[in-house]
Amino acid sequence: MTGPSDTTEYVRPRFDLPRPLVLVGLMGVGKTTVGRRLADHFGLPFRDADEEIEKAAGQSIADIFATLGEPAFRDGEHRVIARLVDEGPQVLATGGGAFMHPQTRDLLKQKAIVVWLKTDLKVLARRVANKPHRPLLKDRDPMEVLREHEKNRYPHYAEAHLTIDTGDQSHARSVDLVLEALKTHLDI
Ligand SMILES: Nc1ncnc2c1ncn2[C@@H]1O[C@H](COP(=O)(O)OP(=O)(O)O)[C@@H](O)[C@H]1O
Ligand SMILES: O=C(O)C1=C[C@@H](OP(=O)(O)O)[C@@H](O)[C@H](O)C1
Ligand SMILES: [Mg+2]
Repeated sequence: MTGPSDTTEYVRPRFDLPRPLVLVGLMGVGKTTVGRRLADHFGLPFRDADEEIEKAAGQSIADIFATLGEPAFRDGEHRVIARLVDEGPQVLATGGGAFMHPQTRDLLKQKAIVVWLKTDLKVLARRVANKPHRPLLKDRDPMEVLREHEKNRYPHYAEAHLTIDTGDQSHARSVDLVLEALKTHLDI
């Protein structure tokens, strides 16, 4: 078997997750799209915290920010994540700010395997450009916001159990990198 850095004949390892797998990291890094693929790999439910908040609130994230404000969103985000993480093995994609909430952070570190996906800010800026659904980017230069988030959030993301630099590669390659890191972490 070859490793995930090779392009040929890589066979994904098969193992079960003992705890929910939770993805954290900046907007655009792939928490939602890579998370869905990881859930498919494990045959586990995929949950996206943003989607669950929208379901619970009956409105979009952008509308929640606009009508109730960010503090109300963060409050709902904490409650939704606290509920989800108790719902058994799953892959959970958080929103980029969720892990800044001290209780959410403690809860996830205790009950889940937390993976920080990271990559170059330039890659992120390109991915989030012209996507209107992220209220924190409304009327702002994405690179400027991402730089602020790098400064404020990276020290907290660093508390994740695993950190994976996904570069600017495919979703599939990101999945492979997460699986290999998990194998080592779980000593499989
Ligand atoms: N290798 C990759 N990993 C993650 N996302 C990628 C990748 N390549 C392209 N993208 C794109 O970047 C965008 C942001 O991904 P998304 O999963 O929504 O990020 P997040 O949930 O972390 O904000 C999507 O359009 C996604 O398809
Ligand atoms: O970084 C953030 O604070 C946010 C990230 C978004 O999720 P993604 O990271 O999935 O884009 C969403 O939760 C909301 O717009 C706020
Ligand atoms: Mg997302």
